[in-house]
Amino acid sequence: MEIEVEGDNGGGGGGVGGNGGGDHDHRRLVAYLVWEDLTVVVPSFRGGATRRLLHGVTGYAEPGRIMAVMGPSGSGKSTLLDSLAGRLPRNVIMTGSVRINGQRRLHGGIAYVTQHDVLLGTLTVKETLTYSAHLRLPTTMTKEEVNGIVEETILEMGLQNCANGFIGNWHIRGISGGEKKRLSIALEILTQPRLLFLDEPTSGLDSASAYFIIQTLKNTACNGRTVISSIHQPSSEVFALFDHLLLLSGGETVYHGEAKRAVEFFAEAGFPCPSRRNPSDHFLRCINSSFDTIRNTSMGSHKPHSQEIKKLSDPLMNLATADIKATLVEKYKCSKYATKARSRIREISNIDGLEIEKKGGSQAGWQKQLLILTQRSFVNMSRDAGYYWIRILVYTVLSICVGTVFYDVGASTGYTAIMGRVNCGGFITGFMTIMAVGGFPSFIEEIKVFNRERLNRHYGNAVYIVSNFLSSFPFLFVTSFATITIVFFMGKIRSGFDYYIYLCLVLLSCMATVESCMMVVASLVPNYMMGIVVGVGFSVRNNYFLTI
Ligand SMILES: Nc1ncnc2c1ncn2[C@@H]1O[C@H](COP(=O)(O)OP(=O)(O)OP(=O)(O)O)[C@@H](O)[C@H]1O
Repeated sequence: MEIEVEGDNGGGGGGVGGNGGGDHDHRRLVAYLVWEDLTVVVPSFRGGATRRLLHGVTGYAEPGRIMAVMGPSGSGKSTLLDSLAGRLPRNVIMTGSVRINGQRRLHGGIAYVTQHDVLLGTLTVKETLTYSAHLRLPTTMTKEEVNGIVEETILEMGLQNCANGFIGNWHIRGISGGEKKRLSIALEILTQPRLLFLDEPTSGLDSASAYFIIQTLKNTACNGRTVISSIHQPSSEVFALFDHLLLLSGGETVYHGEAKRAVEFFAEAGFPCPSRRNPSDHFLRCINSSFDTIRNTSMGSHKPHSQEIKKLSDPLMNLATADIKATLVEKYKCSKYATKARSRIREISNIDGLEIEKKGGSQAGWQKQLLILTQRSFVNMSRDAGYYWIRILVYTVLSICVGTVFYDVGASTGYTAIMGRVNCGGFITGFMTIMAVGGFPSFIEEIKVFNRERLNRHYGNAVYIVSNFLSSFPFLFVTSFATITIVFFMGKIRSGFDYYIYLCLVLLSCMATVESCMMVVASLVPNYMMGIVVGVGFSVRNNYFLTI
């Protein structure tokens, strides 16, 4: 049975889901996320101590609500989000359980916006969204329908003024940091995931942009989606937009519950928020070990007024922040807020009929994905000066230099002429392989995008590899062809046998260069399939050598 999402709960009550109005479908599956006793450990390495990043964190997130994960830098916010989204790096060990709608395995319908924007700088905002939409939306959707969704998302994220602007890279001046951040979010809300994770979406933004982004995310949540976002020191207006708050310090839960009741918890624990202070500032001051004592920071930054002096004279307020944190952690464990969280987790576990999407992230067929990825990669490479054009120039100049070394090697019958040809062939192959390095900086940028999209399950590895091969092949073929032609022309290598060597070299050079690219993929992406592809590349290359 599916849970139908009806009516707007506006992030208010604890009911099942939000609304489905105003969007592409009126029935939407919801996502209840529960995590219990979550512990993440970095095992000891070379005799070092084992390090705990999360200590038995328990909590929940529900549809129709936006949750803030707050805490000082290094408190484990990103680690928690990674654990919940199933994206932890391999060097850590996680124990405890994470369940979405009661199931342990996370399938589709999940999106993750990372802290750093990873985008192809050569594309415009609209192109980026359009390619991504075609890669993920169902193949049955018409071009007009896809474009409609793209336009709607552009408007939703306030990107209409820069829709046709380039994102920007080392040689293209692009859109601003805030616009990039909004584009990163737009890319993930494009397919309306039921569960959206965001790692510090407002970092580096001005307060108005931060407010706009969180407001948009709140609207997203109000449409029945579950939104969890880590955030650094939100303004009081931004903080007021959050429904739930999870406060972490040193990997431990300091508070988990309704955001507006956090002030009440701190007051009950003996650390009331001074009037006219931003509550989120107060929470972080209490638990951030960078501050020695609350007293030091209060006294250092401004002259305390009479009410604050009264509070600072409280013995608790003179504690070190580590002690304040420990007090808060203990008080939270036996507080009514923790009891309420546990009983809500039990309620969620008893909800019947919750389903999750069985499919992965993308609903497009692999043929369409291959076409779109090849097209996107081709556009990216042809617009990137470093990828195609500078390399073509360097290849041409170097071919002329190499041509002078093998200038007029003579007829193919003499020993010197044959040796000249062998040397020339070996030189060209090595030269082409090493020159593939020229495209690596751009290629690595593309790999970052690939990693982001791979982790968000936009498409599979095999589709990416083939598309990359197809998009780079015309360029490789043309450059190999041009390089070898120049060298052969200058060396006057033109007999019947030479033409055979000529063709073999062109193909071999293409293969060698593509293979170099594959090796970079294999070194960056731990994936057995990549290893197989590289292995095949090697064997093909060796076979060419044997043939020659
Ligand atoms: N894979 C890992 N291996 C070793 N240590 C790690 C790993 N991931 C995170 N850490 C450490 O765990 C701590 C918490 O990191 P995390 O990125 O979760 O903090 P954060 O609260 O998101 O910080 P910030 O707000 O600065 O982004 C940090 O000290 C970090 O160095």
